[in-house]
Formats: sequence, C-alpha cells, structure tokens
Amino acid sequence: MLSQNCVLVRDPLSLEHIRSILVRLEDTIIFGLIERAQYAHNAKMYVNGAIPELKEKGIEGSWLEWFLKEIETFHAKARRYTSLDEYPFTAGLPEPVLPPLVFPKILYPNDVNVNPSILSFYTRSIVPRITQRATIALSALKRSNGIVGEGECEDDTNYGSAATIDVEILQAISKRVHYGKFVAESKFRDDPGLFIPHIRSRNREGIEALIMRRDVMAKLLMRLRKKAATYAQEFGPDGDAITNSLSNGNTKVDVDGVVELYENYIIPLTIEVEVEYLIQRLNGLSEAEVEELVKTKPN
Ligand SMILES: C=C(O[C@@H]1C=C(C(=O)O)C=C[C@H]1O)C(=O)O
Repeated sequence: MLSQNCVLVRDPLSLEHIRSILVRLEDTIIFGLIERAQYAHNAKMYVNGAIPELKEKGIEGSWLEWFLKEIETFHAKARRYTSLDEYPFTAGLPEPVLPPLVFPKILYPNDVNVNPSILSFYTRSIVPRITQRATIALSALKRSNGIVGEGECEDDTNYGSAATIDVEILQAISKRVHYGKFVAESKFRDDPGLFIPHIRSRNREGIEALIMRRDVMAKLLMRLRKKAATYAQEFGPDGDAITNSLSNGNTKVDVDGVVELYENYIIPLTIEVEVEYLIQRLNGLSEAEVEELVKTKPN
C-alpha cells in the first residue's frame, strides 16, 4: 500500500514481511560462516583465562566474551539494542549517548532472551564443525614443518579476525532467533482466541502445534542448502563456477554444517522463543481485556 507521500507502508506484523527478513538473514548467516571457515578452530578463544595476556589485564572470561563486551559496549552507547529486534550478549551495558528513539510498540512486554544458549551452541558445536577443514589443513601444514603434538592442531592465532566474524554471526543468529517474537505476535493477532486457552493452561505443546509450519520449515531447509552450495562455490577469473565445486568437498563452507545449524539449533530455538513469548502474552491483562482480545480476530 502506498501512503500519500509515496512511502511504501508495510504492516510490520505481516508474516510475509517478517519472513522476508528471516530469508535475508539466511544470507548474512551463510556468508558469516563462509568467512569464519577460513580460520582454524582456535579453541583457546572460547576458554576462560586461556589467553594469558588477557588474564594479566584482570579479564577473567574468554577472548570471545571480552570481544563481545568491548564491541557491545560501544554499540550500546550508539543506541543499538533499543529497537527490540536485537539483544546484546553482555549484561549491564551503558546507556545510549543519545535520547531514546520512539518505536511503535509492536511486541508485548516480555523477558525472553536465549542469547546464553546461542553462545553455548555456537562455540561448542558450530565453530568446531565449520572450521574443521581449515583446522585439518593447518595441522597438515604444521606437521610438514615439523610441528607435532600440542602445537600441531587447531590454532592459527588469528584471534582478532576470527572473533570479529564470530561476533557478526552471533548477532545475526540472535536477531534471527528473536525475530520469532514478531512471528509469534503476528500469528497470535491473527486469531487470539485460538491461543488463549493454551496460554492459560501453560500448554507449550499446544502453542507449538499452532505456530509450527512444517511446510515452511521444509522449504527453508531446501532453500538454505541451495543457497549455501551456491555461495560456497569457487569462481574462476572468468566468473564461471569451478566445476565439481557443488559437491560438499570443495566448497568454501561445509554445506551440510550450515543446514544442520538451522535444523538442529536455529529453527528449534526460534520456535522456543515463539512459545515462551506467547506464554507471557497475557501477563498483566485483566479478564475483561483478555475477553476483548478474543473478539479482535481481524478476519
Ligand atoms: C518462522 C515461522 O514460524 C515457525 C518457525 C520457523 C523457522 O524458525 O524457520 C518455520 C516455520 C514455523 O514453524 C514461519 O511461520 O515463518
């Protein structure tokens, strides 16, 4: 719909609009993983106190936690994290320098935040998986230079470059997963009366059954595999894809790893966010207000 000043007005809660954002974030996440796959695992980055220089400065956490805190501190000052579609990983960040922007209140007040789970699965499962090839290539190179044993594997010491990309991927995954709140709000507003009995009885399975779209998920995984395989190709100087690069072995990122990230972590966590958001959806409403909601079914 075009408004009078010809600015395209979109309903922020239209599922079509929300899904288009989720689809774009697929690209961001895939490209991030391609970038991260250039570096070895660098396991020390994720272990508390494993980098002595950091410890000497009195910083107890991991290299990645320190990196997140420094970046998020600055971004918080510059007014990131105020629009409720992005959540920081670090607690206790400073207030923004500028006064708050006024955003339309689209989401119902809630405290759903799964960033600790995202950080945990990303560092424990995704990084080792996505960096496996670089790690193997690095250890082969080190062995050929006579480095064996302890110093042989995993570590290319590119902690700054690798953490920069980790932060970008974590932010994109977090945004994607917490967008589940908008999906949930949209589905709820479409027919509140359908959800309300399940919310009242705290029936998480019932809510999940209402929001789950297996057809959408199956399409997503198919699209993701095709995108990952396409973006991960090597191209020759003439711009033609180098043949055979669509087989999993030669690509810039492990395509199965990308699909499994979505299948095992991103989609289940998004659904968890949707369900938990809806569980809180009637908090603080009076009986009369809930009755009113039932009547607001728009179509
Ligand atoms: C995101 C949606 O909601 C649910 C979550 C999905 C996901 O995380 O990709 C996919 C389908 C639905 O089960 C949607 O309907 O588009």
